[in-house]
Amino acid sequence: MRRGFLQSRDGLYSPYPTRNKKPDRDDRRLFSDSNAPPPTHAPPYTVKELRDWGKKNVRLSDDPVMSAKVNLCELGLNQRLVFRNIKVGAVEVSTLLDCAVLNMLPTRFSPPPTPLENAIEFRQTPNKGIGAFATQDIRGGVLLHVEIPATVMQNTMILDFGMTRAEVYRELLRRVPEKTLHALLLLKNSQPPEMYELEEGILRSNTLGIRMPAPSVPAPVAMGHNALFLEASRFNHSCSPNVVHRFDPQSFTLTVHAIRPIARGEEIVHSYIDLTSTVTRDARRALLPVRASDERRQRIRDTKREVVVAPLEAWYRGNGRGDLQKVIAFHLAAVEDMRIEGLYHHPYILHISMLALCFAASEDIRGFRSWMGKARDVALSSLASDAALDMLKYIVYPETFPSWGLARKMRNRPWAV
Ligand SMILES: C[S@@+](CC[C@H](N)C(=O)[O-])C[C@H]1O[C@@H](n2cnc3c(N)ncnc32)[C@H](O)[C@@H]1O
Repeated sequence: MRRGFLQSRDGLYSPYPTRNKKPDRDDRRLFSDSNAPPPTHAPPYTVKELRDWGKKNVRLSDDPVMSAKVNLCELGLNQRLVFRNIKVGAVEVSTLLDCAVLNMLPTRFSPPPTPLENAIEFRQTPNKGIGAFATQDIRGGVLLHVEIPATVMQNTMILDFGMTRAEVYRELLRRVPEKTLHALLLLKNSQPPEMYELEEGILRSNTLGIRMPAPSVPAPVAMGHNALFLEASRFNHSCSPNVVHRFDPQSFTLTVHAIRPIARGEEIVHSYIDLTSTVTRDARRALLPVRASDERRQRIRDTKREVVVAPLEAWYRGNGRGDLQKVIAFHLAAVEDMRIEGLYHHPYILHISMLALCFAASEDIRGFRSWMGKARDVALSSLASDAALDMLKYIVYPETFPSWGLARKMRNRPWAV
């Protein structure tokens, strides 16, 4: 006889062994261990076997390499998914999570951080549907959006517990509070209606991958999670994003930080893929003119400190006889590469410091203030507050900057030709 959800051989079975969390009365459990056909032989499975089995039972990544790594015995067959509404402050979040994951969530969520007030607005874009836009100039590093998800679900599930995938999605959304649900159903559905029902279409088009605490499994992708948001799901994608999002399980909120200064009116765009790990051509093929992008990235990768400082050093060694405009053009081109690719790591600050130096040397107040301002934004976002204070002093009193007027001074040296 098949055992019920809450019964084990020795009596009551609790899916919450480590804490005394009792399941809510309206929890619905999708335990797959009691009725899933066990694989006939031990893993590793061949890709084909996995695919065939997966077509019927599992929603795995379509990537065969990823799928091949999944050990279904450890993962899928022990899966204990529970529909459960979690209260985060006054907000109710509809979730479909594994019991083990539920156990790892804090019993009390910490208060979320406070974002910059009224930093973004949503409006129609010419070609991407609705998008988010900055309503004011935003400094790099600023927290501009905080949001509790409407739903969270594990993104791999075994579907042999008597519900179809469409029914699982429908159930997840049915559990969302009514007012939120109305708004969720207005989100963009980019999926072909003949393939997916509305709920699945909405979830597939709008969920963001988030990191939740999860037990270690052979293929972490199988313990990945997706979340649907009323607002953050309206952010459009760019491979050169100006914000990054991160999910904090302690407060159960998504936080969105600017990764560079954003001008008022600029669209807020994030990357649907993790650009730091997914820099392969394939991952970006559909999204960017790949060759130009590859070349830009190669140039950025090749940039060593010596390369960045070389043109200005050469100008200095040549007693200022070379063309400072060429040095400026070199740095502007590099900064433009980094802007397009959204890669603002180490050489970026070096380039903008060089630009500030060049403009100081040629006594160009506007250029100097603009680039010193950018350097200050970076210093502030990396909490280098002492450096930022000095920079502010130079922005206000440019002539106190050490290399101010260097070009003129070099020209006026008695040995200058
Ligand atoms: C998560 S939604 C983003 C919000 C959406 N624009 C809306 O109107 O609600 C994802 C959908 O937005 C559109 N989208 C997002 N980024 C895009 C981009 N860079 N270019 C074109 N369309 C984009 C696609 O239709 C995609 O399926």
